[in-house]
Amino acid sequence: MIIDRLYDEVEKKGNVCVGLDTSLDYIPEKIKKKYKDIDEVIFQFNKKIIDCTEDITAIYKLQIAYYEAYGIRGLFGYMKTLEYLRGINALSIGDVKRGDIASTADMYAKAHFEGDFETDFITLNPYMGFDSITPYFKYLDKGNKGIFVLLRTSNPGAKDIEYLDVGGKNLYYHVGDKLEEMGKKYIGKSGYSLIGAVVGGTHTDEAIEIRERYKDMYFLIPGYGAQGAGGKDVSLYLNEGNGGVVNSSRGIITAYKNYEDGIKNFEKYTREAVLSMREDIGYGR
Ligand SMILES: O=C(O)c1cc(=O)[nH]c(=O)n1[C@@H]1O[C@H](COP(=O)(O)O)[C@@H](O)[C@H]1O
Repeated sequence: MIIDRLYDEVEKKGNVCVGLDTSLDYIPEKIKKKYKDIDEVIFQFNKKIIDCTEDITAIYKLQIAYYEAYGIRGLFGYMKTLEYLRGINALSIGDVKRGDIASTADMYAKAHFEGDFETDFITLNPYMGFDSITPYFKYLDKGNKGIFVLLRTSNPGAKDIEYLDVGGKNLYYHVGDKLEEMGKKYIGKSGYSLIGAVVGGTHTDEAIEIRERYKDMYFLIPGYGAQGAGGKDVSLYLNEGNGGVVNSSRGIITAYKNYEDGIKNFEKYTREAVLSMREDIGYGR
């Protein structure tokens, strides 16, 4: 099962999920001048990051908005990056955060689990109801695709709705309890389910309870670095060093900008950002 592959990647390489949130503003002029089309500019930048981090990165996450923002060419860049990751046998998350009525969800599932935008995992938004999630299950049945469903997000606005007290428990617990129950059908040899959850590393209240309550769920943990979460915060959501991947996007792909010789030594500084994050989370301790 794909979740077991992710589990093994984390054992071998650590918990870092590199976020390829590739804004053109992050790309050195040199690359922009060298390639004529935007898709190639985006792809070549991503390829540079992937090539210098692949042996220390568990999985790559592409936030699709950064590609959609550049229209068709941007989406070609998205497609090429996913193709490249597949070609080197690296895992990917399409961060698409979909949520819609079942018939539309069927088409979203086809769009992101097959064809040009095929990826190993996608992110979903469950707050429209569980009939917006179940249409993806026919892909989970085959074992080679997985989902990360928003549970308690990293943004300050998580408190507006997700934390609401509903019948004596926070809304996100209602979501999590149902996901854990639905996920029982999809548990791999690692002990984790193909139905995982997104938990923001920026909120640490009840992190230990969330980790203990959802034993089967693998976590995608964003919020590290640019949003303020540190290694100690995010590791509360891990289970003996596994059970979750921690995403950092800006913190890694713009790391080179912090140095005067950053463009010249792009690979070195990008790699260092992943290595220091991995250590901060506790890998190897
Ligand atoms: O689903 C996500 O990945 C996600 C959920 C969440 O609660 N918070 C969150 O920041 N994300 C994504 O994680 C990434 C965070 O980017 P950085 O703040 O630059 O590391 C972005 O792609 C966000 O869209």
